[in-house]
Amino acid sequence: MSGHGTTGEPDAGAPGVSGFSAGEVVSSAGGAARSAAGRAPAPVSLAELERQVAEHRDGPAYGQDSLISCDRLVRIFTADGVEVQALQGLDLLVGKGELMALVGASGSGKSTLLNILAGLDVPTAGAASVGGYDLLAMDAKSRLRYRREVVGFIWQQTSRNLLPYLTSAQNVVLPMQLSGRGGLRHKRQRAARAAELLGILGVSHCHDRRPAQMSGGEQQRAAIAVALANDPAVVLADEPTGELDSATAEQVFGAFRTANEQLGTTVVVVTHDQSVADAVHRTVAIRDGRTASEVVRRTEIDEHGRESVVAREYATVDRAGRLQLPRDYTEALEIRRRVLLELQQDHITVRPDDHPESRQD
Ligand SMILES: Nc1ncnc2c1ncn2[C@@H]1O[C@H](COP(=O)(O)OP(=O)(O)OP(=O)(O)O)[C@@H](O)[C@H]1O
Repeated sequence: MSGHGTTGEPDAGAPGVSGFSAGEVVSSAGGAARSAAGRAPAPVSLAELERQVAEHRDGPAYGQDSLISCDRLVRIFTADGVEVQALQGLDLLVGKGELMALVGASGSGKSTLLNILAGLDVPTAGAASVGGYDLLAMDAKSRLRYRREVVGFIWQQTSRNLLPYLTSAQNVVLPMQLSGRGGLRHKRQRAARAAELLGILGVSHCHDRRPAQMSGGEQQRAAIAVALANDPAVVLADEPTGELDSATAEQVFGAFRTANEQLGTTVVVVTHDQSVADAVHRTVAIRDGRTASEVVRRTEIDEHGRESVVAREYATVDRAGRLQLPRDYTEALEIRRRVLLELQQDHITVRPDDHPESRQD
């Protein structure tokens, strides 16, 4: 398909695409062929084109204002001579103070992304930064510092988050000791911070208990306190409620919300739990190693002062202009290889290709 960028036609701006109910739309990187019925935009003067180019050149760099920025991230694993592309050019921006979830089918690349953000794995290509740290360029020393002070991580397996022979309070103090914050003379302050964090997360009663003396939910809440010990910019959690019943999961998720609201920590949670996904500000769906769609929730107040949460689903447009059409949409209209695009004043119409050859598979 020839693209808008290659036809010499001016960029018609960025008409909004909203209200998708899920899944995948596809317009190609170079854009799609304009349909005969599509309205070509009015010719633009050379001066206007030059202005647009200058505006683009002088604009802020991608992700400059974001805490987390992933730009065309690729991660290829090789196992037994077979290559698996776990991330296939994933773009993601997360702002400071966000509480967001990553969802997606098994094998879509969620854990791979989280491990990269945690500094546990390195991408094959692309760019990624968290809190100003370039995740592809860190040396061993800054990687260690990054993992101790910039990110906190919570695993699904409760047993993996806490050392079994230490109490909750000792588990929370440990990362502070390891990072050398304040040195030994601040031992009392570290103990006070551990107690404060356990209190904020509702597990003060577990202060002197070891993990074996705590429920799964209590262990996960103590694990969040451990992750928060060094006051990280972001807390990452991979299926943190996966081993818990729904009532306990609710309490654990409440602890993430508390960390976000009271401490201002940015929280990114990978989850299969729909109630968790429904409770965050933004849920990003990953499909085949790329971000595909996202749901944004806002609290709105009507004219009677009543509050309600309004959720809106969007298809994400990546840096190359690609978006994924929801699979149920493409199946419903038997869309296979290509679509007709029509540029309207404030939206783009996507129609099934009515040419007979497009119906052959
Ligand atoms: N270390 C590895 N070596 C080889 N392949 C891997 C490795 N880690 C992940 N993969 C592959 O990369 C793809 C993405 O895996 P990933 O664990 O990120 O998916 P996921 O979305 O987290 O899945 P789940 O929800 O089941 O945890 C899968 O095909 C997986 O088999």
